[in-house]
Amino acid sequence: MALSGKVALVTGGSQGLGKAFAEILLKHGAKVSLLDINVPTGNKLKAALDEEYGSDRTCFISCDVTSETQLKEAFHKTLESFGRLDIVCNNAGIGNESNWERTVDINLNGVIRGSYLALQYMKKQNKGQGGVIVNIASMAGLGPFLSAPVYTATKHAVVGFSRALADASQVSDYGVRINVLCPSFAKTEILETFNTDDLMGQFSNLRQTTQKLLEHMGVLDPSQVAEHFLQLVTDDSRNGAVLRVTQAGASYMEYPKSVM
Ligand SMILES: NC(=O)C1=CN([C@@H]2O[C@H](COP(=O)(O)OP(=O)(O)OC[C@H]3O[C@@H](n4cnc5c(N)ncnc54)[C@H](O)[C@@H]3O)[C@@H](O)[C@H]2O)C=CC1
Ligand SMILES: CCCCCC(=O)/C=C/C=C\C/C=C\C/C=C\CCCC(=O)O
Repeated sequence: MALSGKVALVTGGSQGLGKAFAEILLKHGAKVSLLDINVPTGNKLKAALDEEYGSDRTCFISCDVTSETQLKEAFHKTLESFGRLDIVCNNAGIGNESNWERTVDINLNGVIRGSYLALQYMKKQNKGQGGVIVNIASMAGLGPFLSAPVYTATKHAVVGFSRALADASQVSDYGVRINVLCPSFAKTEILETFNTDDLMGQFSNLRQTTQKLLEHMGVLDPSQVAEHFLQLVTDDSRNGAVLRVTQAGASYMEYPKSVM
């Protein structure tokens, strides 16, 4: 998929990986709708991006992915502002093992809400032009992250949900590809989770172990992660792909062939 003239929507787009995804899409000619609950940071980012790319290339929409109403409205506004929708990145996520119900509602339910709305707007059967969904999981979607069991569960679920949806989309001929990105640690605010007892909940005793894991695996720059995100967006041959990104490089996960 060539990105010039295409329109993307990124949840959790105010900062961190969402910001890096928006920037790489803009660099390649797309327009981007940024959705986030962090309004001051989102507005600041929009102002900075206006300087660099012009004010018609982005919009910022205050939106909580736990609200079906707000998310629907944000998709509607994106269509209204830019006239089309081609790329949806369900990226908003948190690490909170104390309020684990909220973690499930954002990391998993938010991805499901965003993916279903994306299909509704992009699938050919609804007069959409087709497109691509990239759901952001984590390496914790591929194996157990011991200090964050609920976070691990949500990210495994994002991988399973996205792979099943990709098969469903292909068999139903929606014209929409669905892929998953599984990064290792990246330098963003979510890493503060490990310094916050309230968020670690009953696993704050595992801080040292987590710190060792982090030192062992290293910390990626968001721009490195964004390069691999771009691959999932642009490579039309990829549907149901799960891309693992570490300091050592990126590799596609291999699974047994789907039984369908
Ligand atoms: N940074 C890392 O080490 C890794 C992060 N990830 C995933 O990447 C995604 C992005 O996280 P980061 O950029 O790292 O963290 P971050 O904390 O910098 O960014 C997360 C963004 O999501 C927004 N957000 C949180 N709850 C929201 C809600 N209910 N509705 C809308 N927006 C909401 C936040 O305001 C923030 O702007 C998450 O899904 C995270 O699980 C995956 C692997 C590694
Ligand atoms: C709770 C805050 C989350 C921090 C951001 C994040 O998702 C970071 C994840 C980094 C690594 C996950 C750690 C362990 C996963 C365990 C094994 C994966 C092995 C799978 C593989 O293919 O190697």
